[in-house]
Amino acid sequence: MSNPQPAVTFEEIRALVRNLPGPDMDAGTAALQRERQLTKPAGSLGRLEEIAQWVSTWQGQHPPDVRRPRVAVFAGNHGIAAHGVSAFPASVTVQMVANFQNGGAAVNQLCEVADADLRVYELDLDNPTADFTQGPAMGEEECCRAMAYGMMAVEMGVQLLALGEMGIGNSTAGAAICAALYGGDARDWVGRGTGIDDAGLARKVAVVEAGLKANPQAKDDPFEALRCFGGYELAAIAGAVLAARMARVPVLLDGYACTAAAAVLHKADRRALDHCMVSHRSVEPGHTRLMAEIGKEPLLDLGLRLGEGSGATLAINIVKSAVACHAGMATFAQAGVSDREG
Ligand SMILES: Cc1cc2ncn([C@H]3O[C@H](COP(=O)(O)O)[C@@H](O)[C@H]3O)c2cc1C
Ligand SMILES: O=C(O)c1cccnc1
Repeated sequence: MSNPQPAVTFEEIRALVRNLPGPDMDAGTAALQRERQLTKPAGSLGRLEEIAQWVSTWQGQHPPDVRRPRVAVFAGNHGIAAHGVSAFPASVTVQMVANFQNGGAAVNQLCEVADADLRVYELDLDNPTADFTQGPAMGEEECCRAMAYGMMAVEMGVQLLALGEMGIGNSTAGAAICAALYGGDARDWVGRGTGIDDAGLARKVAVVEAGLKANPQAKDDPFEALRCFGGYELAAIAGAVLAARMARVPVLLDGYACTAAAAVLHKADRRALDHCMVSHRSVEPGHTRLMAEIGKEPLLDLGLRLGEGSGATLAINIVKSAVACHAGMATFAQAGVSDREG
């Protein structure tokens, strides 16, 4: 029997990336014009003003509306976890999924505060990706399927999407993706993740170096980097970011692993993450390096190094606050407040 064609191929994903919708400049301009009339000195709400315009531009509507935010956490297991690259065993991935379902994780509490709808997506947790020190973590079809599964998080009615991941070993996978996309030493991209000791850190560096050696094609093509090093959950995140763009849903990226997954799209097309903000600066040193590569400044810098969508969920409160000021404030004319010219 001949080899069947994959159901979805990288060529099809590339075509989506080539045809991404651009910004809605009319909606963005309407937001800018309103912002100028609100009862405050111009620019005094700082990045909140930028956020309100960004939401309008990428939702393609004015006024912006973020009453229905979704938090999507994707969970997957990594073959490289067997090398002892995490301070925790791989069994924690499925245990934490149960914890999310029972409301016991940090992200559950943060979703309550942000009034966000939390969905947890499991990606074949019983079957980890292949060990990338021996060859690609995934086949093209597996990678595309995981991306397609991630796209399903963008259901009708979702107005803002916050992304997160759960997968023991994925600070190593994220580092390998970054090293493939941007070069540099493995050491530049590897951090302590869940809190690994010095010997563990050296193992992480060695695993990333071995991965780069075993997968030379990963440097030539961003989707190959995702396929060779990504976990299923990282491929799903890349798919969700793409689907959100097509559905006009602005996106909040979480920490290092999540941003690394999204960076695959940025490497494919520099405009591909214009509808995304990085919610916070992770303690992982590679995250700051990565944000410089994709040209983004984080919204928050709280010393978080958790993943699971915690930083992205926190940032929902900032986006809601920006939109509330933008939509609810009186104009100078309405309030009878004198503007600059008196
Ligand atoms: C209890 C627990 C809860 C978590 N929630 C997110 N992560 C985070 O830690 C993992 C990445 O770190 P590393 O690469 O060192 O394994 C990911 O699952 C990430 O989301 C957690 C990790 C643990 C242990
Ligand atoms: O920034 C992250 O994504 C991160 C950091 C530590 C552990 N897990 C995830």
